Amino acid sequence: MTAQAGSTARELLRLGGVTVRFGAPGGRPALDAVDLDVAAQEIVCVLGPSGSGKSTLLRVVAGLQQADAGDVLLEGRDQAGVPTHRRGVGLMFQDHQLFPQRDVAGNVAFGLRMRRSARAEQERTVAELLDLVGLPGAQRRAVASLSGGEQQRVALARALAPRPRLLMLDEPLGQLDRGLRERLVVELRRLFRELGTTVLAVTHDQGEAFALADRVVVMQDGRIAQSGSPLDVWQRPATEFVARFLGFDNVVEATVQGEAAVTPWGKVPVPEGTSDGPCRLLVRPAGVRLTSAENGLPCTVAARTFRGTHVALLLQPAGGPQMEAACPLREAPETGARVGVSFAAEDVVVLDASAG
Ligand SMILES: Nc1ncnc2c1ncn2[C@@H]1O[C@H](COP(=O)(O)OP(=O)(O)OP(=O)(O)O)[C@@H](O)[C@H]1O
Repeated sequence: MTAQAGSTARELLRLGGVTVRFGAPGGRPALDAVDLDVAAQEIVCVLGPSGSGKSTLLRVVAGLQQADAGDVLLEGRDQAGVPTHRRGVGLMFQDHQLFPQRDVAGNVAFGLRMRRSARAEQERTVAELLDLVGLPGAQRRAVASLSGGEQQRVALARALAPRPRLLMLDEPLGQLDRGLRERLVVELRRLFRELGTTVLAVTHDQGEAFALADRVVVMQDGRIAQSGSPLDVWQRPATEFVARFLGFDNVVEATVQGEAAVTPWGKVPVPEGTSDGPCRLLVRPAGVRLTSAENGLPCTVAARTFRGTHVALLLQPAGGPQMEAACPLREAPETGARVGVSFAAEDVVVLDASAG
């Protein structure tokens, strides 16, 4: 299928079979036949470990990296040979590289000056954007006098100023402390909604991706391992790789027989409609339920970690690997306690054995 086939007007960006190789032709490509559509006004966050190809993906879309194969289409038009400054995309990288010798207005107006917009229009746009990013009246401030979070907002206003049809963010909040990141991510989502901006962002921080995105794309070794709504991906990781990347480690060999699977932890109920046969099974920590020591699978509490909203328990059964349980604060047993465990089918996920 060619990249153009089946394209609809709502699609702003379409990647079809995009491959990028660095180094020897036989080696593993940095991007391996990637297909990805982004709809107009959609916020897509690409998530993945270091080296999985996230930045390369952005660079290809921006025209900063040539693809060895495949197509990049923006609003249905093939971008082969179109230079970065003619693609109508905005870029904001982690080291936001503001111009230190220019004040805030000089930075935000950069793209508008390049376009030779009239001075009055530049001033109006700069004022509007500074309001939007929560820095009203900051035009004449020196960049060096701003905090990290304020500089990030200026960088964002600068990227938005030329009204790009697609805004691309590379680890947009990477260097900020957690509290500020959590606040900014909420503001960013509201801002993008208000402006109707289409966003393709990459991050290795899952919290950031899940809070910002309409759709999360998880990358593994230059390929897309899973794409779906944050809730979807969180509740139903498709492969063992995605499950472990999201921090779910309760994964075991299993053989499904009807309504349950035989596992090293004994019988575990599986969701309705699961096919019989061998598979890898994930039990999300919320689905590991504590019962009295006499009932269920006997386990010893090997460790407990306070997580703010719950306690994460590491449980050691008599046989089989350790497993994690999420337990309400008040009910969490002490380390060394003997407990029983049962499993809730709604938190059991059969993983795709063909990948990851
Ligand atoms: N210019 C380059 N020359 C050679 N190899 C490169 C180049 N850029 C990227 N790579 C390789 O391509 C692969 C993908 O890199 P990329 O930077 O896209 O990953 P990433 O997911 O963005 O990683 P990170 O989270 O660390 O930024 C890596 O193996 C990397 O070493």
